[in-house]
Amino acid sequence: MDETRKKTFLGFDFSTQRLKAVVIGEDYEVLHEAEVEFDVDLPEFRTAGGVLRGERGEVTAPPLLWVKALDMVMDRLIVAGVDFSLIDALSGAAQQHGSVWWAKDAESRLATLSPDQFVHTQLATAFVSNSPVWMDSSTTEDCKALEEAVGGPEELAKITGSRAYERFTGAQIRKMFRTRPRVYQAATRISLVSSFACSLFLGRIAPIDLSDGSGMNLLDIHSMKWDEKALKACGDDTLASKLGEPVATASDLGVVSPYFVARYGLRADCRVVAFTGDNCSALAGLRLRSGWVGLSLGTSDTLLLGLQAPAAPPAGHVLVGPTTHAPYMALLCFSNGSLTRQNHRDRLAGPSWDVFNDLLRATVRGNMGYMGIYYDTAEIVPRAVAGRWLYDASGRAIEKLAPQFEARALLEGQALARRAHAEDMGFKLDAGSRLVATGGASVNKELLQIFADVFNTPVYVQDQHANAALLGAAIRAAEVWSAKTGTKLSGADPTVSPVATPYADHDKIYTPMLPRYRDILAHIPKLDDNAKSAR
Ligand SMILES: Nc1ncnc2c1ncn2[C@@H]1O[C@H](COP(=O)(O)OP(=O)(O)O)[C@@H](O)[C@H]1O
Ligand SMILES: O=C(CO)[C@@H](O)[C@H](O)COP(=O)(O)O
Repeated sequence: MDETRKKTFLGFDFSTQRLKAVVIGEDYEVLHEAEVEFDVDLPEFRTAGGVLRGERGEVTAPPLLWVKALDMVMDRLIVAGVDFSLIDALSGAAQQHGSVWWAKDAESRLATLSPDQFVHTQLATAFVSNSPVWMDSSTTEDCKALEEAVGGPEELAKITGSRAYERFTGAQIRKMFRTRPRVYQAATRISLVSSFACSLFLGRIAPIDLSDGSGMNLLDIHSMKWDEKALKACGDDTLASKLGEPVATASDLGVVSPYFVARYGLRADCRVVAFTGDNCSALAGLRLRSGWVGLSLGTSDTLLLGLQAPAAPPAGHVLVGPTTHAPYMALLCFSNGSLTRQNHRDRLAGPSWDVFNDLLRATVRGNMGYMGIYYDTAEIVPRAVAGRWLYDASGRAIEKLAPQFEARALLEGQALARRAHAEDMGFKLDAGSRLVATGGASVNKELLQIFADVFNTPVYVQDQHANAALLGAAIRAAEVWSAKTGTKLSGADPTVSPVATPYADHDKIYTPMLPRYRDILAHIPKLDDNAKSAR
C-alpha cells in the first residue's frame, strides 16, 4: 500500500426524504458533500416527503427511486470535485425497518451491471413490490399475532428488544405473506433499506447488519440469531433464507462492485463496510458519552442512548449497538417530527423558517397555557391515530388559535412528548446530562431552546456536521478499514458545542405542563382502538 497517498472515505445516508453523500479525509474532516431530494429531484416517482400513501395507513416507497437517486448523487459528487480513486472504503446508513423485495434474477443482475448505463435502467425490474417503510401503520393485526405467537408482548420484548410495532419489518413481512402471497413467494431475498443500498455497491445481496436487524422484531438480541418462533409467525420456512444470516455492523463485506470501478474510477480494492440504520449510524457518529442523550431531528424525531447491556423496555426499543463503544442502544421514535413541523410552518408562516421563528418569538414560553398535539401521520409513541388537539389554559378544547400561539403549541407539545416518553422508558437526565442534537432541524436554535427548557438540560450540536448519521457512515467506513489494514488514522472523536441552555424559570413553566400533556393524551384515540373498530 502507498503510505503517502491521501486516504478518503465515503458515506451515504438513504433517509426518508433524501439521499446524502459525504467524503471525509483521514482526519475525519468533511471534504465534499452532495445530496438528492426525492420529491424535488425525482418528481416522476410522485412521492411526498419521500413516500407514497395508501388509504389505510399504508406507506411505501419505490426502491427504484433510491437506485435512481444513487445514480444522481454519484454524478453530483463528481461535480463537487470528488476524486474516487482516493476512496479507501465506503459505508452507509438508511431509514430503518423498510423492506426491499428482490426478484429472482436480481442478484445476477447486480453482479453483471454494465458500466455504460445507469444502475436504475438495469434494475428496473429487479423488485417485486414497492417497499413498505417505517411510516406504515397498517399492521396492527400482524403485531398482535406476532406477540401471541411468541408468548405475549413482554416475551417478544425480552427476546427482540421491542414489543411488536407496526413499522417493524417482522409485522410488515407477515402482512405481505398474508395479503400478497405471490409477492412473498416471488421474492427470493428480502433486504432492509440499509442492506439493499449496500448491495448496490457490493454487486450482490448484502447481509443485514445486527444493529438495523434488531429493528425487525425477528432477531434475538442476546444470541444474535433470528428467533425461530418469530420467523415462523411472520412467514413460512423459506423466510430464514430470504433474510440470510445477519452480520456484525462493523463488518468488512468485501471490495466494491466492478461497476463502480469502471464507471466512476473507484479503486478496485475499495472496501464496502456493512450499511446500518440511520439511528444506529447517528449513535456511532455522535460518540455519546455517559449521560448524553442523542436527539435526532430528521423526518422522525428520535432519542438515542448507548447501553452496556440489553433490557426489556416497557416502551420504545432496545437495539444491538453499532460499535463496540455501545454494545446496545435505546431508541424512542416519534413519527411526527420535521415533516409535521414543516407542514404547519407552511400553513402558519409560509415556506420560511425565519418567519416561523419570528412567530415563536412573538409568544412567551409556556404559551399562556395553550397546548397542542399535532399528528399529521399516525404517531408511534404513543401509538395514536392522526389528528390535531388544541386546549386553552383552563383545559377547554379549542378549534383554532392565532398563528403565533399555534407555532409555539406545536413545538412545546412535541418537546413535552419527547420528555414524558423518555422518562417512561427510563432515560435518566441529571445535572451532568446533555442532549446532543442532529438532523435537519438541529440548525434551528429556537427549537433547541424549547428542548433545553423542557428537558432542563443544555443542548449541544456537533461541530463537524449537522447530520451524525451521514458522518457516522463515513467514520465507520474509516474505522473498519483502519482496523482491517492496521493503518492508523489521525481522525479524532467529533466535538460538540453548546447551543441552548435552560432558562432559570424552566421548571416553573414546563414541569406543570407534563401532567397536562398526559391528561390530553389519555383522550386521544389509539391505533389499537382504530383496528378494533375496523374489524
Ligand atoms: N431551520 C430549520 N428549522 C426546522 N426544521 C428544519 C430547518 N431546516 C430544515 N429543517 C427540516 O429538516 C428536515 C430534513 O431533515 P433530514 O435530517 O435531512 O431528514 P431525513 O434524514 O429524514 O431525510 C426537513 O423536513 C426540514 O423541515
Ligand atoms: O423508524 C424510525 C426509527 O425506528 C425512523 O427514525 C426511521 O429510521 C427514519 O429516519 P429519518 O429519515 O427520520 O432519519
